[in-house]
Amino acid sequence: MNKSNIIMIGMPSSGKTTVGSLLSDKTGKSFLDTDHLLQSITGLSPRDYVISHGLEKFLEIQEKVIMDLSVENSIIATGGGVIYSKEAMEHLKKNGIVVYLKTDFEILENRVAQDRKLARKDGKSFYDTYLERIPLYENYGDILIECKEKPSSEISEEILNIIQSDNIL
Ligand SMILES: Nc1ncnc2c1ncn2[C@@H]1O[C@H](COP(=O)(O)OP(=O)(O)OP(=O)(O)O)[C@@H](O)[C@H]1O
Ligand SMILES: O=C(O)C1=C[C@@H](O)[C@@H](O)[C@H](O)C1
Ligand SMILES: [Mg+2]
Repeated sequence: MNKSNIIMIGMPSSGKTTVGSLLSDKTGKSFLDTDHLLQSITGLSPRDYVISHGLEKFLEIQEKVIMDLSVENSIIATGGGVIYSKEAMEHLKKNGIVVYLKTDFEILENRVAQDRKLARKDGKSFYDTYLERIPLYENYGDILIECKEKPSSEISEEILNIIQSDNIL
């Protein structure tokens, strides 16, 4: 891989897949989603993988899927828990610009399904998970987008403007 990729990180339901796919349309770069990749490799959705094999194994296989990635000129939407792997994040950062979609908790809470299986330990609330992850997303993101209530098309334009005006890619 070289640094021609754009990588989307953020909380579940922050819009990584939606905005990433719009960015792919606008830039002509290919789109891939590590959740979809994991599903095509294991035959299980992330949710079903966590149910069948547990959280630890899910994080392990997710890390492997990312470490095996070797693409160029792509928009990569990641699974929300990718920030728990330092190795995977370092691999992604070496090969692209990492965009953190920062979304307010209240908005996420309204979007995310109540029965979601997140990469979180049993007993941890969605809010605990949010608080735990914010510093990790902020640390790994090269660009932070304040999503607020903006429509996904506006968010993708904002990312494009930053990347073009800063000559990042
Ligand atoms: N900016 C936005 N405004 C309104 N709704 C949005 C926005 N971005 C995403 N959504 C909606 O939120 C839901 C989750 O979006 P999406 O699947 O893109 O999130 P994600 O970050 O990829 O989540 P996951 O970590 O589960 O893969 C979808 O129904 C999508 O249409
Ligand atoms: O943020 C999370 O913990 C997750 C997000 C999804 O993208 C999936 O990777 C899975 O549902 C776990
Ligand atoms: Mg997604």
